[in-house]
Amino acid sequence: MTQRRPMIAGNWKMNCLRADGIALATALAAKAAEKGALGCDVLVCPPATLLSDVVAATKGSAVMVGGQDCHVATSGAHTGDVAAPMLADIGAGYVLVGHSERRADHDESSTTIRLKAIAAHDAGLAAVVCVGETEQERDLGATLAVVNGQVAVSVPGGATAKNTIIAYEPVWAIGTGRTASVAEVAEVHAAIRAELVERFEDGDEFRILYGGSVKPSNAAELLAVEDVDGALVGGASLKVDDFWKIIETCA
Ligand SMILES: O=C[C@H](O)COP(=O)(O)O
Repeated sequence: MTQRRPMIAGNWKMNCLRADGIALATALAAKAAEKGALGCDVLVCPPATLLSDVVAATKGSAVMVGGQDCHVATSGAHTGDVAAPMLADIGAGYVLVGHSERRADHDESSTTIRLKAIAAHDAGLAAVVCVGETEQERDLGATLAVVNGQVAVSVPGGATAKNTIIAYEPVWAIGTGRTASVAEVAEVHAAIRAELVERFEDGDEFRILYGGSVKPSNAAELLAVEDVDGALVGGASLKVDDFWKIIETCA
């Protein structure tokens, strides 16, 4: 069986003013230094305003930094957007693309997300491609069709296990306190794995993260599911102790 190093990623979303963000990043870097070797990769994705500060605060530590989105273009007249080379330029190594909040708030299609992932790869970043069904889609029994459709279109042909991570986040489990059951998570992750294996030579090596109300109390159970290679954590990533407990689940 392929051994995949787990990743615990924190998506800070539109949270944290400067002092709070620096304090959070500094505390995580200190914990990482104190613990030595970790059982997983640790990534934090702060808002764009904090990226430079967080890169500085985590420099030399095991905590890696990513953006929450990038534009499909490398530069140009796109007010308010951030280009992938800009993220790479300030020291980020990753970028989330296709988070359901961006799909909903900014009407992003899977085609756009594929272009963003390509822009990320071209800039030397790894893309964390997010997919997930709405509650209505689940109720209609369309979960696997929706998720596999998103993976098929959003993940570019040039993806590899090194430059791409998949994050499965059922929309109805995000920020709601409702977590998908182990059986639900297992079913979707297995379906994503099958699609990756069919499409990519190294499909078995891609990491597939679960996201949606992950917290210290449910992390162990979720991370033990086959083909769950880590977590994309929202709310609990804003609290050092909670986020760290989730990281320690991988020890
Ligand atoms: O990107 C993270 C997810 O949207 C999960 O957020 P949550 O842990 O607050 O449910």
